[in-house]
Amino acid sequence: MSVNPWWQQAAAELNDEARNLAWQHQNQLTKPPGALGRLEVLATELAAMSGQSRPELHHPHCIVFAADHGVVAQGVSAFPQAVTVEMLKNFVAGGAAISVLAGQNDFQLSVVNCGTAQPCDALQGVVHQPVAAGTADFSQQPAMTAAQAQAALTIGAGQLDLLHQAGCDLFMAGEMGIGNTSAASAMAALLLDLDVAGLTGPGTGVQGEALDHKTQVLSASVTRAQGSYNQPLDALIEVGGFEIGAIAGAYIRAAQLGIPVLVDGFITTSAALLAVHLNPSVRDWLLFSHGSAEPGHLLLLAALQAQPLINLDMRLGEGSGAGVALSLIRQALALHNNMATFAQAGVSGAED
Ligand SMILES: O=C(O)c1ccc[n+]([C@@H]2O[C@H](COP(=O)([O-])O)[C@@H](O)[C@H]2O)c1
Ligand SMILES: Cc1cc2nc[nH]c2cc1C
Repeated sequence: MSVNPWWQQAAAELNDEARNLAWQHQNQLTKPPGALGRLEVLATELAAMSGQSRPELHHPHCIVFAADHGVVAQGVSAFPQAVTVEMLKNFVAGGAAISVLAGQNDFQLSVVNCGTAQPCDALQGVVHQPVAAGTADFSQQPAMTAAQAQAALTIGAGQLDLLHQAGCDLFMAGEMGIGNTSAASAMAALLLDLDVAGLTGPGTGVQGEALDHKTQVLSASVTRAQGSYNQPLDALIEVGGFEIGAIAGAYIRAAQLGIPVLVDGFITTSAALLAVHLNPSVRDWLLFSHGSAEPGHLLLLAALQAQPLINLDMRLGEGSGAGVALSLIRQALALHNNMATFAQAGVSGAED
């Protein structure tokens, strides 16, 4: 008898009774029903996830997963690989966008190194769980072995087990990895059986001939990988990244533990796509924060039937779009929990 791997075990069930009670409550609040639009939907979705008709948010947490990518040897990024580790220092020093947002929007931030080319084990404040010193150049060979792919998924799941023990009630993943838009585009092309050209964009700022070159490298890489593609995990093995695998594992375990997930931008959505292809029940637990300026994001969101909360033309990563959108979730819950009902305020309801 074959036992399913942990990542295929079902996600927690949503609570329909809490969702129904939340809708009933919304319809008693002093506004025409539906007038708060998607803020109402958000509050009721969080009711279904938390099992509370009046959901509250106390411990949101963002983990930035970082790793390096061998495919940068092909000249597919506008920035040098050294930036990955340099930004790890910036995250813990407080100077990165996500560090500022964590302070401003009141969420916990931690940083996990899943494998960089330059060792940085001495860097305080970073959790070091390297799978290897970056992936192999996937234009030439698989990015990682099957064992490395499973290790990456397990790193993310292990982090979510820790967050669960600490009482986390909303999980956001961020990522940092020079070259990771290439991995995200190629993975999505394999998972969705789409032409990678339509999923390829500037990333950190690749333009003109350099963007044509990036597209050619990715087209050849996807063609190489298609020969070995049999199941979703092969997308991670063939053209993925360690941080992307860790994020997919984190999303899966969050769903299994019943922790709502707020997905960030292009790369994290490619991890969400992998997670949902590995385990479709994960989809129930995913909320989508923003539409990235990376053009392929639209296709990924469409494949996941996802409508992001905001569109600010951001394309930073790090979890920054989720960190900004978190304030909308807080406002949706504040309205849901604190508005007066028609009866309380003595306001007349709709005419029959
Ligand atoms: O999240 C996004 O939507 C996003 C879009 C474009 C770029 N990024 C960030 O930029 C880096 C990858 O870009 P690149 O050009 O090196 O592949 C990586 O560190 C990501 O966090 C992130
Ligand atoms: C400076 C810099 C910061 C980033 N944060 C996420 N990806 C990034 C890429 C660069 C280049």
